Amino acid sequence: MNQSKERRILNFVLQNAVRGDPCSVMETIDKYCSEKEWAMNVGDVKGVILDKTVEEINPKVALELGTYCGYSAVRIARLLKAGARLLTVEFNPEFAAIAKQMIEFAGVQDKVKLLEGPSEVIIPQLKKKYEVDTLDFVFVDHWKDRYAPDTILLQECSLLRKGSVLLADNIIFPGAPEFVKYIRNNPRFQCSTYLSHLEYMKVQDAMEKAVFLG
Ligand SMILES: O=C(NCCCCc1cc2cnccc2s1)c1cc(-c2ccc(F)cc2)cc(O)c1O
Ligand SMILES: [Mg+2]
Repeated sequence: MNQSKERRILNFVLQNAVRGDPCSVMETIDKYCSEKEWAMNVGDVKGVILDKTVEEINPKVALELGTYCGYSAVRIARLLKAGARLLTVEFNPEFAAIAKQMIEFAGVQDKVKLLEGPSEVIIPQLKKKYEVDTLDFVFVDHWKDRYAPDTILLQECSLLRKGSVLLADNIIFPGAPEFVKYIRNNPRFQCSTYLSHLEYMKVQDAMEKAVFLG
């Protein structure tokens, strides 16, 4: 059975990156995906926007929706202070298996908990099953038509507090029009848009930052 693209990306990291070095893992994935096979990692350009947002918030508890190969989980986890943790949710078991190995190779496994399943099932479990009180930061990067319903679900589950920050990928391409309409017209969120480029391409994309006002 021929290998998946995600397996090829992982193998390239295992053979070329430095074990225990998150930056080396990120650079190696970016090199592979810009030179050999495009893949839907947030990438090095939008990754700087993600870095700056995480550094500004310095979250104790962060959630990622959409793990994929673990690129942004490694990117976020490398910036987390001692005792801080990232919960990352992946729906596809193949991707979850790849991401688990990627996270371990990067050496950030102690800061990251990978949860497998659909967001609408996992989000309502975060308080009781995963001992979350509220979320300081949420990176939204899963199915684009789930961005709005899951933002509503996070509120319904009382997982956001005054000052919680959402950062959503792909606001322009592939686009998340329902989410943009919902969040920008919602008085409970203070929004800002960061224009950028689609990972590894010249195509325009953007990230939306939304601060929950409580
Ligand atoms: O679809 C994208 N990401 C979502 C896939 C994750 C599916 C999940 C659903 C789910 C449900 N519950 C829990 C966890 C999860 S994970 C995506 C796609 C592109 C893209 C694709 C084609 C193209 F030509 C140009 C850009 C670029 C991106 O940056 C993306 O993020
Ligand atoms: Mg994305």
